[in-house]
Amino acid sequence: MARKVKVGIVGMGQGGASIYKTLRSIEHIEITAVCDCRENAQGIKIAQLDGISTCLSLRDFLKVPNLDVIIEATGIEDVQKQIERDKEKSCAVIEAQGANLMMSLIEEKEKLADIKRLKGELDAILNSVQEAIEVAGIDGSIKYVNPSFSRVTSIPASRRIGNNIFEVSPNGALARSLRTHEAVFAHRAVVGGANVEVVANASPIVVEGKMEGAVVVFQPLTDIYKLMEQLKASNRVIDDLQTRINQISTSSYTFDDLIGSHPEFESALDLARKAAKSNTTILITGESGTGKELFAHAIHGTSLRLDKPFIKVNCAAIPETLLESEFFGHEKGAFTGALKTKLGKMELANGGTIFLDEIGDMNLYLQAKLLRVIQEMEFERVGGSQTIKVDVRVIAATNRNLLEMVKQGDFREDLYYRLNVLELRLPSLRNHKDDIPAYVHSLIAKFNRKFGKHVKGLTTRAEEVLMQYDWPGNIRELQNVIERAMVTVDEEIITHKQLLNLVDFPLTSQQEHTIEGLIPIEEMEKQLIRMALERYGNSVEGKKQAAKALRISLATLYNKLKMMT
Ligand SMILES: Nc1ncnc2c1ncn2[C@@H]1O[C@H](COP(=O)(O)OP(=O)(O)OP(=O)(O)O)[C@@H](O)[C@H]1O
Repeated sequence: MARKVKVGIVGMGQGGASIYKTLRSIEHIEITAVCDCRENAQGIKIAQLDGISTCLSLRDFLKVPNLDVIIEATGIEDVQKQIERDKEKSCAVIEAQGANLMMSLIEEKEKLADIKRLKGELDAILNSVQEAIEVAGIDGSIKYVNPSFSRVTSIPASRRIGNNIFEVSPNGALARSLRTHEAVFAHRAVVGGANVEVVANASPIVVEGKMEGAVVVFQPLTDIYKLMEQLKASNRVIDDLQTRINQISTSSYTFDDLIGSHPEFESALDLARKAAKSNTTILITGESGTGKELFAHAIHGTSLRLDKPFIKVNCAAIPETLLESEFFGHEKGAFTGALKTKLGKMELANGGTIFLDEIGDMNLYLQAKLLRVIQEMEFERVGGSQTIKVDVRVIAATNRNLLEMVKQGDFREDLYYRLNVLELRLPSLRNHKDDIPAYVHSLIAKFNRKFGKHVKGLTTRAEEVLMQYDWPGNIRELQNVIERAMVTVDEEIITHKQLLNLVDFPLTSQQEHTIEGLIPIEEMEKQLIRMALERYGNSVEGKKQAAKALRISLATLYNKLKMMT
């Protein structure tokens, strides 16, 4: 590294201070010492803050060894003389005027360095942008084109720069901007030897309020079209994926979620477990609410298709006119309202399982189509001609008697046998009431979590009530009753009274007992009390009337009611 030039300054008033500030930032200059007889001179303070040695007497200053240059900024003749007399021989003296000239030269040099830096940055930007750029002076002389200009127009920079824009492109955006002194937007033109169609924007270049020239930026329309096409294609893919995501659900149930120990239930469970790993088509039958859908989920969730879609189609819920398109999808424009191509459930289920709920409600036309899909695993979208191949496992469910429907001609026999490769018959809850306590236990745990409650169980009487009921809505109905009881319960135990408010239990149990012909007297008494309260109401007045009708005192009625809870 070159040796630094050691400089000292005498006179640290305004002039000396400004020289000091300029010199201290120059790399190869070292300010060794400064001098002023006034301690509070502006420059002395600054130098002190910078840690530079400061002298209050000229004599001390002139003792500082090895100074290369002394800048004399006092302008006082005596001072100049003393410096000349006592300085080291090798040390040069520059007077304030000379120093100021030097300062302005240094400042200009720095500005030049800044401009060079800026130009370097600008060049890097202009060279890397994809858009073509051309600059012309106010007289039209072309001063600059970037590399993209030559790429787009096939005109090399050397053949363009120096020409006049008013001659080579008199009607272009750049010439127009120069003529009008205004910006030009979205100007379409054909440029260069390549005859490329471009879209251009041009603006005046204004320096300190004066127009010096103009710049045009353009890019080929093909690039824009290409980008638009790519955007459209990407949007189509996104739409398609969105539709799939909206329609696909995977299954997270397994057989562990199924409760029940009745032999009929267990044999259905056993069969389902065995069938899960194969691809066999399964027909699940049973009354509404017996768990057909839960079984289908568990079969899928235990099968090798576990990670693939589980698609449910409720054949009873879709209008007949839409069933075909729901199943097989449709091409854009296949019918009025078919604005986009839509994938059908069969295609969405590809690789996974389709669960055809309420299959007994499918019309005969669609039954024929479904048969073909199950047999050949291929179909066409509505309005389409391309054959689509899929690999889908079919699980169907119904609460109707399909065999009876076959006899009546309402269900295709061939489809029935095709679906009924394996039948899982789910028992009605009234036929496996022994499982009720287990269901209730699991439901209470589930709803405790859901409602943040701490219910521990049911009274024996409440459990009896549940066991006596017929459960036409099966497990779903039981679930609803327990949920509603849990919403209203304040205690830790659900009482039979709460349940009686939710379902018409007494009447049902009464019917059951009447059919059997026997009923304990105690039970009969309770039922009579309930009937009386139902008729007259639970208020004090109602109880008075009930007691009167039952020919017992109000106190006896209260006693009996206490025993009943
Ligand atoms: N074995 C079971 N163990 C635990 N919960 C069950 C069981 N079976 C059914 N459920 C619950 O009962 C409710 C009804 O079940 P699901 O919807 O599967 O019945 P479904 O037979 O398909 O009814 P539908 O014929 O009306 O469609 C569900 O909330 C389900 O979780």
